[in-house]
Amino acid sequence: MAESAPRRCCLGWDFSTQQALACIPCFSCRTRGGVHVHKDGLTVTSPVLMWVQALDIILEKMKASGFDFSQVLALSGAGQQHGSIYWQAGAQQALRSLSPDLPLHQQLQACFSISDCPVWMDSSTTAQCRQLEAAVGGAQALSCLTGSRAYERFTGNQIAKIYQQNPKAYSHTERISLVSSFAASLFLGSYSPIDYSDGSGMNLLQIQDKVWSQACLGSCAPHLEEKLGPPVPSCSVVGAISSYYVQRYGFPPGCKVVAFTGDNPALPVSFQVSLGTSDTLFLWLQEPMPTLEGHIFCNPVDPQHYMALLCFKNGSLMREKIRDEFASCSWSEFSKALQSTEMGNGGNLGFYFDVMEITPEIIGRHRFNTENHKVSAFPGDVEVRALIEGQFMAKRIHAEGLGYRVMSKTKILATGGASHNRDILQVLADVFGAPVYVMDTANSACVGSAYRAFHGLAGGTDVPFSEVVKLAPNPRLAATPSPGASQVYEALLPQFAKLEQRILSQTQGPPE
Ligand SMILES: O=C(CO)[C@@H](O)[C@H](O)CF
Repeated sequence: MAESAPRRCCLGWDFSTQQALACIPCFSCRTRGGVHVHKDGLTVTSPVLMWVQALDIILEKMKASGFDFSQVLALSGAGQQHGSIYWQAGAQQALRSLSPDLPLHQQLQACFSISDCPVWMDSSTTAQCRQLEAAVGGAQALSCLTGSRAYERFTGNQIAKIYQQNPKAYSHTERISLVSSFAASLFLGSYSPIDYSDGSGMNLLQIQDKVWSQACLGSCAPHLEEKLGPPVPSCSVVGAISSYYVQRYGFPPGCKVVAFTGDNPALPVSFQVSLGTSDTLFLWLQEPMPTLEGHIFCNPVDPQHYMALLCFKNGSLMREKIRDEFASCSWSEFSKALQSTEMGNGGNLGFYFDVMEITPEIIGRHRFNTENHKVSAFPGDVEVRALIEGQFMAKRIHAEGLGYRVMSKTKILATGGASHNRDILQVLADVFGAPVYVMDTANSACVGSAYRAFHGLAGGTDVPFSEVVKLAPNPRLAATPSPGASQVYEALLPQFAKLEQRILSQTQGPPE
């Protein structure tokens, strides 16, 4: 009988906050949700060795489970966007000479000039943002150049802060990686380049020409281009896996590493709502429309196209807080509250931002009754629905502000932890008036990265990504709009938008 052909596969990795914590609970006691929120309430960092140790643990668990690493043809991955890693002078030599007898974290401990690295939740670089915008001619000019106005979490501004406040560490840094290219470097055993798509989240890359902007680099820090290295297309094969993994785990020597990218671009579909620590809306665009809100990134699988992203910082952590305060710390009670309240919540609208929100820049909890009067509280079930309806109405209003329109063919792919909750997805379908699909894994960044590894292996830009994923399992329909939903929310959305503007004007002062 003919022997069956050996199984072959591609691996996808996700270096996000939540995933890393899942692997190394010991960091959950040393950090809060995988991050350190500093005393200023604005600076937020993560220990770089947390990610290194997480990789050690995952690989050891896979080895112990009997996973056959020899079947892996290629791998790629995703990292939380904007975070930055600072490799100490000489670190590349350590990467190139890893001993297969030891775990990574024991060999890389002295390789970082900054041990606690800035991550996407940081909002401490407002001064650096203003300096950068002034250097290139203003916020809109920066948005047209790099796809975004200056944002505190964007890497260029974080690098500028480190150069200004810790010049010694900056001068001892031979390479600066994003979380995505840092993760790829671990597999390569040398520095991996930054890809165009995740590089679009730095306020440093010209998204049309796909080269570093000299004006932006010069404004942030000296000798920055040599520390970043040249950016590459996101579907590039950046090299073969390091011999460390061949000898320690049995990966084949020819296993290819395809450039890692940001967690949001990792799964490039036409309309994705990621309900994670932060909530993000990710839209496929053929023409960039840089504005003062949201972000335009280079498309990770089609170099002619782009992706628009809206990030909402008060995501799952906010939902967990409301669950704890109004649903007895229970998701089933949370769901019952949604089931027991009507679409439109009787006209009660809420805005819930326990940390400074990105879209738009508001902080605090703001509630309004059906007469648009501020109230201090709602009944528990009404609070739950007000949170979820508010989060999704905000997403629709700001997506339409970027020019996106919900069409009859619109299909929403929901990913992230909260995509497991069917009642939350029902509200999403009702507010957008479109069907919501889910993938049978909440680890969409991993799945997307595995498909991107296939894409890179198959020839990258010469092969349409749609060709690579056409045999992929279709997402599963999870919710369709309730009868009458469009009438309810078409009436509520303008009111919600007006109230959001009212809060903004009260907190930011009247528009100039
Ligand atoms: O800041 C963000 C996008 O701009 C977040 O979605 C991070 O990528 C989450 F890790």
